[in-house]
Amino acid sequence: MLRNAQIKSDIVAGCSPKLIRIPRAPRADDAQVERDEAGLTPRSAPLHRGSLFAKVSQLVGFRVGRKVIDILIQAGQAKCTALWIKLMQAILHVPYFEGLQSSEIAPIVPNRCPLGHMAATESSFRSAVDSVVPACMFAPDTEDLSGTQFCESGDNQNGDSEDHLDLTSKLVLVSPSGEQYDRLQKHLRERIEEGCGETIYVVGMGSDGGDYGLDERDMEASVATVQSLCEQVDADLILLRERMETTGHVRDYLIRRRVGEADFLEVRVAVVGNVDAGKSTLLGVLTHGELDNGRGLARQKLFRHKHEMESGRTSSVGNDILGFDQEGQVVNKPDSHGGSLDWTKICERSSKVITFIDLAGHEKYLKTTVFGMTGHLPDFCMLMVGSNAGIIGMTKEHLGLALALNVPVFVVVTKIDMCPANILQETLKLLQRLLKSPGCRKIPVLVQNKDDVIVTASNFSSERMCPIFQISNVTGENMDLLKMFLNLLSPRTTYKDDEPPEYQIDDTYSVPGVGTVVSGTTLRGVIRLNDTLLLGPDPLGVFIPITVKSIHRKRMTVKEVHGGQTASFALKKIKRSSIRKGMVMVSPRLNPQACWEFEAEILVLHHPTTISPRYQAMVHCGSIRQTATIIGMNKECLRTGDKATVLFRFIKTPEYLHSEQRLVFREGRTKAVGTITKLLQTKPQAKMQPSKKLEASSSANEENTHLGGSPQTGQLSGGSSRRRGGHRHKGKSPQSSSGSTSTISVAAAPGN
Ligand SMILES: Nc1nc2c(ncn2[C@@H]2O[C@H](COP(=O)(O)OP(=O)(O)OP(=O)(O)O)[C@@H](O)[C@H]2O)c(=O)[nH]1
Repeated sequence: MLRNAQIKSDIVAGCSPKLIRIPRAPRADDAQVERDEAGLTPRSAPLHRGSLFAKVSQLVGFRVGRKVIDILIQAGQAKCTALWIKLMQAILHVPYFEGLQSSEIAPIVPNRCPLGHMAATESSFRSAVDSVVPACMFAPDTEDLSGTQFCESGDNQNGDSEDHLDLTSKLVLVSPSGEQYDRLQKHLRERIEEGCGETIYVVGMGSDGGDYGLDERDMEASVATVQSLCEQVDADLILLRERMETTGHVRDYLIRRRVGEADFLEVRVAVVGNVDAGKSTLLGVLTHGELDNGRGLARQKLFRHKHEMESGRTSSVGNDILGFDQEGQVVNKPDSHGGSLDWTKICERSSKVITFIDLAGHEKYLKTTVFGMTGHLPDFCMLMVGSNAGIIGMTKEHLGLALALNVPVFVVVTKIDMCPANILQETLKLLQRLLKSPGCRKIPVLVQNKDDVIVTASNFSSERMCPIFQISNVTGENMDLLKMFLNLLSPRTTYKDDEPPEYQIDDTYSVPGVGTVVSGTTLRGVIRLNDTLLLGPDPLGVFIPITVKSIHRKRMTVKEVHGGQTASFALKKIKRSSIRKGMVMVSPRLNPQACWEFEAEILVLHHPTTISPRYQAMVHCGSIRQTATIIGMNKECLRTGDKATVLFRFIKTPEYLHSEQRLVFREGRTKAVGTITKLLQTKPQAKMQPSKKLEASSSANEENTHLGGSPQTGQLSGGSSRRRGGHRHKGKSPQSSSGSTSTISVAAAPGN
């Protein structure tokens, strides 16, 4: 029982399948299972459901449900590999199966059985293609989830000692032995750790698909055991749902670690979507607890600028918070007079706080929206679509951005109160098509009830699944499902406190009576009051020591902040004008270096013509937002869809970067995404000959024989020219005035 509970917990915690630790020894009746389903005696080594489940889940990257396995077995029984592949593509939308050889697929396709199943398979196939995949397809409820393929090798070494402790029975929680109890406690602690403070636990289910359901007495006893385990690990037990199966009760519990009054779990959700999709309205409704009137009432409380009030358009990056208490109830209670929220009170009462990063929908604010997505490090992205307007304007652009940054997306379709049923269906159909398209490779799942919420929240961090909610901000329809889903979201990253601290700045303020204040996100480590960190880099690449005078977390005074948490610091003896967004504050132990040039692997998502060396565009990387020039690449030129290794150089100031950081490179409709692979130059170069640059660039990448620009043009770097769609415009080089890289503009001259 623990095993299944644990596997479910894994799903919720967003653990990869290989993290599942308890191997189940193959049982004698495994072959029987296969024989029963097929109606035939297996000739070769049988492939049982658990094994198929394991292999399919491993291939698609998340845990599939019983119904998927049933359909696949039927297809396999029909000896039809082609159909089986089609099913994988249609139901699970796994385009990369196209690239697999049948020999690679063969081992996971059951290889025998009656053709009589074909009809059922085809009908299942057709229905799966035609509709949005229902959430129950992914419910691994009564499936035998055991698959030794998922076990880490290290854990197998411990397997022997654990094997004699049978934790797989649904009855293990009824009256565990002392040793079993200790092991259960250890596993629970691990699950909570992996889930960043919470996990979902299923009571009444063993690891065997047929072994589930408890009578009332056993359920009571099991819950008492879980309750006592929770006390040991200082966590609360919250009932999510109870199912009455023919064999008895099964319950899903949320186990959430208790936090101190000044502490809470923080999850950041970026809110994107086309203008008028209802983003600000939904946030107003969620955070202020009052429904909208359809004419912009709810959003009024969120606007930050006068022009936003007047135009009804969000233009800046806004932060709104929604607090959940230990039981999952919303704690936001707006002030009855001004309607404003007291963030300190919300945080004090909350065990989880969702920070919404409200982004602008209008195209003219796209730069700010991209900055919000990269600089505010969202855990998840909420894509809003107006049901009546459908997928228009910036919807695809925003979805593409989330995909490029690997942020899991869920969709909220709004305005269902005013949308005719046929238009709503049309919007859902198009949405489904978009999400399943090869560019997205998502699995759209309609969320219609609480069971769907639990299933989708449990599988959400796999990044493949995309839950779709349909709500009304005016009638409040389905708002409870969305709130429940938000309450079940856990941060995607775990942080270690013993790392040297790093903090990235995304905004600066001058507060009367306090002085200079910076806001941003702690990337790792712990930052404490009065700590001295290095702030930089300045335009010369220098970092200066700075002391943290006070710390605010969600407007609440705190003594320290940890990795993954956003915070504001008041800084001593520094002017606001000498700090810019994109700077960092890091531990002196890191000996930080500023970087002018870096190499990245990029993919061009869109460009109207060709990109060649000396092309300039805005690089977004974390909270860095600066124009960079392409000074070399391993191809002559780049077109839409091309991948390349590209050498970039910032045009204004050096930045603090890391290898493996994701970046977005864009200008107008041109868009490229990529990952930094190498930091090349830590100091500005005084004088640099073009030939030397070529050498430096070439040596930076062994595979890259052509880095540094095309020989025909002789262009090695460019600071003064700008190419848009193949046209070059002359402009003033910021570097030529600084003098530090004056040769760059000289180097560009031969091409003109
Ligand atoms: N009937 C109805 N109207 C809604 C609903 N949600 C939003 N609206 C209305 O739609 C209009 C636009 O909503 P906003 O919240 O400003 O849209 P937005 O996506 O934030 O727009 P930008 O901030 O410009 O990106 C407002 O007049 C809202 O009252 C809904 O569910 N039903």
